[in-house]
Amino acid sequence: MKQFFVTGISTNVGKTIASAIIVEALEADYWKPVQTGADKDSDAITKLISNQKTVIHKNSYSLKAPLSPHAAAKMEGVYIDPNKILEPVTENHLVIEGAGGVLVPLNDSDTMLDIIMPNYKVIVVCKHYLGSINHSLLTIQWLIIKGYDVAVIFNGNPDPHTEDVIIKRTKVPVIGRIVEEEYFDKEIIKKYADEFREALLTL
Ligand SMILES: Nc1ncnc2c1ncn2[C@@H]1O[C@H](COP(=O)(O)OP(=O)(O)OP(=O)(O)O)[C@@H](O)[C@H]1O
Ligand SMILES: C[C@H](N)[C@H](N)CCCCCC(=O)O
Ligand SMILES: [Mg+2]
Repeated sequence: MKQFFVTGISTNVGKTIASAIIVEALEADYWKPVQTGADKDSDAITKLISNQKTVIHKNSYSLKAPLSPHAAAKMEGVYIDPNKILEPVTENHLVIEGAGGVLVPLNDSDTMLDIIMPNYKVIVVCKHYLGSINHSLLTIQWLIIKGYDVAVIFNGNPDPHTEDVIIKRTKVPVIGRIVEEEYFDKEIIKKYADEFREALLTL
Protein backbone atom coordinates (compact mmCIF):
# COMPACT_ATOMS: atom_id res chain seq x y z
CA MET A 1 0.00 0.00 0.00
CA LYS A 2 1.13 3.56 -0.68
CA GLN A 3 0.58 6.86 1.13
CA PHE A 4 -0.43 9.91 -0.92
CA PHE A 5 -0.14 13.26 0.86
CA VAL A 6 -2.43 15.80 -0.80
CA THR A 7 -1.32 19.37 -0.32
CA GLY A 8 -2.09 22.54 -2.22
CA ILE A 9 -0.65 25.90 -3.15
CA SER A 10 -2.89 27.40 -0.49
CA THR A 11 -6.15 26.76 1.36
CA ASN A 12 -9.40 26.41 -0.57
CA VAL A 13 -7.68 25.22 -3.77
CA GLY A 14 -9.42 21.85 -4.17
CA LYS A 15 -7.41 19.48 -1.93
CA THR A 16 -10.57 17.77 -0.62
CA ILE A 17 -12.03 17.38 -4.10
CA ALA A 18 -8.72 15.95 -5.36
CA SER A 19 -8.52 13.69 -2.28
CA ALA A 20 -12.01 12.33 -3.00
CA ILE A 21 -10.95 11.55 -6.58
CA ILE A 22 -7.79 9.73 -5.45
CA VAL A 23 -9.65 7.85 -2.67
CA GLU A 24 -12.24 6.69 -5.20
CA ALA A 25 -9.67 5.86 -7.90
CA LEU A 26 -7.60 3.65 -5.57
CA GLU A 27 -10.28 2.54 -3.10
CA ALA A 28 -7.96 4.13 -0.57
CA ASP A 29 -8.54 5.17 3.03
CA TYR A 30 -8.75 8.88 3.88
CA TRP A 31 -7.20 10.75 6.78
CA LYS A 32 -7.17 14.47 7.62
CA PRO A 33 -4.71 14.62 10.53
CA VAL A 34 -5.30 18.28 11.39
CA GLN A 35 -8.72 19.82 10.79
CA THR A 36 -9.60 23.42 11.59
CA GLY A 37 -13.00 25.06 11.15
CA ALA A 38 -16.54 23.74 11.11
CA ASP A 39 -16.54 22.43 7.52
CA LYS A 40 -15.13 18.96 8.13
CA ASP A 41 -13.28 17.59 5.12
CA SER A 42 -13.92 14.02 6.27
CA ASP A 43 -17.68 14.67 6.03
CA ALA A 44 -17.25 15.98 2.49
CA ILE A 45 -15.29 12.87 1.51
CA THR A 46 -18.02 10.61 2.93
CA LYS A 47 -20.58 12.32 0.69
CA LEU A 48 -18.41 12.11 -2.45
CA ILE A 49 -17.17 8.51 -2.57
CA SER A 50 -19.00 5.34 -3.65
CA ASN A 51 -16.58 2.47 -3.07
CA GLN A 52 -17.12 0.16 -0.09
CA LYS A 53 -13.46 -0.36 0.89
CA THR A 54 -12.57 3.16 2.02
CA VAL A 55 -12.14 3.77 5.75
CA ILE A 56 -12.20 7.40 6.89
CA HIS A 57 -9.85 7.76 9.85
CA LYS A 58 -10.32 10.11 12.78
CA ASN A 59 -8.57 13.51 12.84
CA SER A 60 -5.59 13.59 15.21
CA TYR A 61 -6.55 17.21 15.96
CA SER A 62 -9.88 18.89 15.20
CA LEU A 63 -10.02 22.57 16.17
CA LYS A 64 -12.99 24.92 16.07
CA ALA A 65 -11.60 28.18 14.67
CA PRO A 66 -11.33 28.30 10.86
CA LEU A 67 -7.72 29.50 11.17
CA SER A 68 -4.16 28.27 10.74
CA PRO A 69 -3.71 25.23 13.03
CA HIS A 70 -1.16 26.99 15.25
CA ALA A 71 -3.64 29.84 15.87
CA ALA A 72 -6.72 27.66 16.26
CA ALA A 73 -4.79 25.46 18.71
CA LYS A 74 -3.62 28.45 20.76
CA MET A 75 -7.24 29.66 21.05
CA GLU A 76 -8.19 26.31 22.58
CA GLY A 77 -5.11 25.92 24.74
CA VAL A 78 -4.05 22.90 22.68
CA TYR A 79 -0.47 22.12 21.61
CA ILE A 80 -0.27 20.28 18.26
CA ASP A 81 2.49 17.70 18.72
CA PRO A 82 3.62 16.05 15.46
CA ASN A 83 4.73 13.03 17.51
CA LYS A 84 1.10 12.48 18.46
CA ILE A 85 0.00 12.48 14.81
CA LEU A 86 0.22 8.74 14.18
CA GLU A 87 -0.46 7.32 10.72
CA PRO A 88 -3.44 4.94 10.82
CA VAL A 89 -2.67 1.25 10.20
CA THR A 90 -4.41 -0.07 7.09
CA GLU A 91 -3.95 -2.60 4.27
CA ASN A 92 -5.42 -0.07 1.83
CA HIS A 93 -3.63 2.79 0.15
CA LEU A 94 -3.91 5.91 2.32
CA VAL A 95 -4.79 9.45 1.17
CA ILE A 96 -3.68 12.07 3.70
CA GLU A 97 -4.98 15.62 3.30
CA GLY A 98 -2.95 18.49 4.71
CA ALA A 99 -4.35 21.73 6.13
CA GLY A 100 -3.69 24.67 3.80
CA GLY A 101 -0.25 24.60 2.16
CA VAL A 102 3.07 22.92 3.08
CA LEU A 103 4.47 25.61 5.42
CA VAL A 104 1.31 26.06 7.45
CA PRO A 105 2.43 26.17 11.12
CA LEU A 106 1.34 23.50 13.61
CA ASN A 107 2.95 25.24 16.60
CA ASP A 108 5.90 27.63 17.21
CA SER A 109 8.35 25.51 15.21
CA ASP A 110 6.69 22.68 13.27
CA THR A 111 4.82 22.97 9.98
CA MET A 112 2.77 20.65 7.78
CA LEU A 113 6.10 19.48 6.27
CA ASP A 114 6.94 17.82 9.58
CA ILE A 115 4.11 15.32 9.13
CA ILE A 116 4.90 14.50 5.49
CA MET A 117 6.99 11.32 5.78
CA PRO A 118 9.84 10.81 3.26
CA ASN A 119 8.11 7.83 1.64
CA TYR A 120 4.87 9.70 0.96
CA LYS A 121 3.96 10.54 -2.64
CA VAL A 122 3.13 14.25 -2.47
CA ILE A 123 0.39 15.53 -4.73
CA VAL A 124 0.16 19.32 -5.08
CA VAL A 125 -3.18 20.78 -6.12
CA CYS A 126 -2.44 23.83 -8.26
CA LYS A 127 -5.59 25.89 -8.64
CA HIS A 128 -5.49 28.44 -11.47
CA TYR A 129 -5.72 32.10 -10.37
CA LEU A 130 -3.61 35.20 -11.05
CA GLY A 131 -0.65 34.63 -8.72
CA SER A 132 -0.83 30.84 -8.81
CA ILE A 133 2.35 30.40 -10.88
CA ASN A 134 4.43 31.85 -8.06
CA HIS A 135 2.56 29.87 -5.37
CA SER A 136 2.88 26.65 -7.41
CA LEU A 137 6.61 27.04 -8.14
CA LEU A 138 7.36 27.95 -4.51
CA THR A 139 5.45 24.90 -3.22
CA ILE A 140 6.73 22.36 -5.75
CA GLN A 141 10.36 23.51 -5.76
CA TRP A 142 10.50 23.54 -1.96
CA LEU A 143 9.13 19.98 -1.82
CA ILE A 144 11.71 18.86 -4.43
CA ILE A 145 14.52 20.51 -2.45
CA LYS A 146 13.28 18.62 0.62
CA GLY A 147 13.59 15.36 -1.36
CA TYR A 148 9.93 14.42 -1.87
CA ASP A 149 8.39 12.64 -4.86
CA VAL A 150 5.99 15.26 -6.24
CA ALA A 151 3.14 15.20 -8.75
CA VAL A 152 0.55 17.80 -9.65
CA ILE A 153 -3.17 18.04 -10.21
CA PHE A 154 -4.30 21.21 -11.99
CA ASN A 155 -7.58 22.65 -10.79
CA GLY A 156 -9.44 24.95 -13.16
CA ASN A 157 -10.18 25.26 -16.86
CA PRO A 158 -7.18 24.79 -19.23
CA ASP A 159 -4.63 27.60 -18.79
CA PRO A 160 -1.59 26.76 -21.00
CA HIS A 161 0.40 29.86 -19.99
CA THR A 162 0.27 28.80 -16.36
CA GLU A 163 0.54 25.04 -16.89
CA ASP A 164 3.42 25.10 -19.39
CA VAL A 165 5.69 27.13 -17.14
CA ILE A 166 4.96 24.97 -14.08
CA ILE A 167 5.60 21.74 -16.03
CA LYS A 168 8.74 23.05 -17.80
CA ARG A 169 10.35 24.48 -14.67
CA THR A 170 9.55 21.67 -12.26
CA LYS A 171 9.38 18.62 -14.57
CA VAL A 172 6.96 16.90 -12.19
CA PRO A 173 4.28 14.52 -13.55
CA VAL A 174 0.76 15.87 -14.03
CA ILE A 175 -1.92 13.43 -12.87
CA GLY A 176 -4.72 15.36 -14.55
CA ARG A 177 -6.95 18.38 -14.44
CA ILE A 178 -10.18 19.07 -12.64
CA VAL A 179 -12.16 21.58 -14.71
CA GLU A 180 -14.50 24.20 -13.26
CA GLU A 181 -17.63 22.22 -12.31
CA GLU A 182 -21.03 23.51 -11.25
CA TYR A 183 -21.04 21.05 -8.37
CA PHE A 184 -19.49 17.72 -7.29
CA ASP A 185 -21.34 14.49 -6.58
CA LYS A 186 -20.42 10.78 -6.49
CA GLU A 187 -20.85 10.44 -10.24
CA ILE A 188 -18.55 13.34 -11.11
CA ILE A 189 -15.93 12.11 -8.63
CA LYS A 190 -16.13 8.63 -10.20
CA LYS A 191 -15.62 10.15 -13.66
CA TYR A 192 -12.40 11.84 -12.52
CA ALA A 193 -11.35 8.72 -10.60
CA ASP A 194 -11.52 6.67 -13.82
CA GLU A 195 -9.57 9.39 -15.66
CA PHE A 196 -6.80 9.71 -13.04
CA ARG A 197 -6.39 6.05 -11.97
CA GLU A 198 -3.67 5.03 -14.43
CA ALA A 199 -1.47 8.05 -13.69
CA LEU A 200 -1.92 7.53 -9.94
CA LEU A 201 -0.83 3.90 -10.20
CA THR A 202 2.43 4.92 -11.89
CA LEU A 203 3.50 7.11 -8.92
N1 LIG B 1 -12.84 22.48 -10.13
C1 LIG B 1 -13.76 23.00 -9.28
N2 LIG B 1 -14.94 23.45 -9.76
C2 LIG B 1 -15.87 23.98 -8.93
N3 LIG B 1 -15.72 24.12 -7.58
C3 LIG B 1 -14.54 23.67 -7.07
C4 LIG B 1 -13.51 23.10 -7.87
N4 LIG B 1 -12.49 22.75 -7.05
C5 LIG B 1 -12.86 23.10 -5.80
N5 LIG B 1 -14.09 23.64 -5.80
C6 LIG B 1 -14.84 24.14 -4.63
O1 LIG B 1 -14.00 25.07 -3.97
C7 LIG B 1 -14.15 24.93 -2.55
C8 LIG B 1 -12.79 24.58 -1.94
O2 LIG B 1 -12.42 23.27 -2.38
P1 LIG B 1 -11.82 22.27 -1.30
O3 LIG B 1 -12.67 22.21 -0.09
O4 LIG B 1 -11.50 20.97 -2.00
O5 LIG B 1 -10.46 23.06 -0.96
P2 LIG B 1 -9.34 22.63 0.07
O6 LIG B 1 -8.05 22.98 -0.54
O7 LIG B 1 -9.57 21.21 0.50
O8 LIG B 1 -9.64 23.61 1.31
P3 LIG B 1 -9.05 23.46 2.83
O9 LIG B 1 -7.73 24.14 2.80
O10 LIG B 1 -10.09 24.17 3.65
O11 LIG B 1 -8.99 21.99 3.13
C9 LIG B 1 -15.19 23.83 -2.33
O12 LIG B 1 -16.49 24.45 -2.19
C10 LIG B 1 -15.14 23.04 -3.63
O13 LIG B 1 -16.37 22.38 -3.93
C1 LIG C 1 -9.60 27.03 7.80
C2 LIG C 1 -9.12 26.54 6.46
N1 LIG C 1 -10.26 25.92 5.77
C3 LIG C 1 -7.99 25.52 6.59
N2 LIG C 1 -8.49 24.36 7.31
C4 LIG C 1 -6.75 26.06 7.29
C5 LIG C 1 -6.01 27.04 6.42
C6 LIG C 1 -4.74 27.54 7.07
C7 LIG C 1 -4.05 28.59 6.21
C8 LIG C 1 -2.90 29.24 6.95
C9 LIG C 1 -2.18 30.25 6.06
O1 LIG C 1 -1.47 29.82 5.11
O2 LIG C 1 -2.41 31.48 6.23
MG1 LIG D 1 -9.91 20.38 2.34
